[in-house]
Amino acid sequence: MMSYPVAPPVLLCGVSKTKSQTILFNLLIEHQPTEDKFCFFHPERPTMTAMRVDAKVVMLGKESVGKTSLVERYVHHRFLVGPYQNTIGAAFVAKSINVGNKVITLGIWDTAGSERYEAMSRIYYRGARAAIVCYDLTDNSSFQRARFWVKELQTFEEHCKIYLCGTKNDLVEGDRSARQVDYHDVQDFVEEIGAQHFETSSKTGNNVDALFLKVAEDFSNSAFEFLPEEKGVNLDQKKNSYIYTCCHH
Ligand SMILES: Nc1nc2c(ncn2[C@@H]2O[C@H](COP(=O)(O)OP(=O)(O)OP(=O)(O)O)[C@@H](O)[C@H]2O)c(=O)[nH]1
Repeated sequence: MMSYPVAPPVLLCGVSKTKSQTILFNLLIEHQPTEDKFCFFHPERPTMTAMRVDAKVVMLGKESVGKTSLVERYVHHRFLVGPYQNTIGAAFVAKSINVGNKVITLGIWDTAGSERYEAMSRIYYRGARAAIVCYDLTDNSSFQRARFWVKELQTFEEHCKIYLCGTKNDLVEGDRSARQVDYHDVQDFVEEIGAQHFETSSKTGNNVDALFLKVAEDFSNSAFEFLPEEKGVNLDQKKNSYIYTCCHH
């Protein structure tokens, strides 16, 4: 007998702002956001492929801090210019990464930062092994929002490892007065919550690979705490269920 902790099976479709890449996606709420071993379309393979995700990673942070740009830089090695388009709902992409002699596949959920989608973002961090909580180095209010997400995770997802990421590093490198979030305040916060801290630029690529590599390494080194079995969801009857995303090139 299946039981559903948040909602009965619902098929959602969303079009991300990076729709030219991966991300007209379909998802079954009763399965996908909580389960890290499912099958999906792999963006680096030419055809629909079933693969296993090793670690679910969720991107959180205020709107416009640069979450999608970070994923875009990491996965597709590029920085999209043009008018800003907010993410609607969430987008999923997978990326395999070599860690020593292992291959780790990260399943990355890029959530919408707008507060209007806050309830939905909560669905996406459920069962995540890692959360990359982003703030914009040039926007102090985004750091306050990052604190909000950290508190959420600490309260509701205690096994999720937190990586705090200060974005748009290129904007403060040439102009120190542009920095609105004090580095030392962040360090104090990071120590307090026991998180990792990175400053990145999706524009230049600075530190982006290092951030995701650290996530994969920590997972590979079993730095993540043992996750108890999901409560309330019996997926046994769904062993052969596939979740696909669709690619639009
Ligand atoms: N200079 C600079 N601009 C950036 C960087 N990252 C993102 N941006 C810009 O910031 C704006 C917002 O970036 P997004 O990646 O769409 O932000 P987001 O957090 O995904 O936004 P939501 O989907 O609303 O949650 C865009 O205009 C980007 O071009 C960066 O590293 N450097």
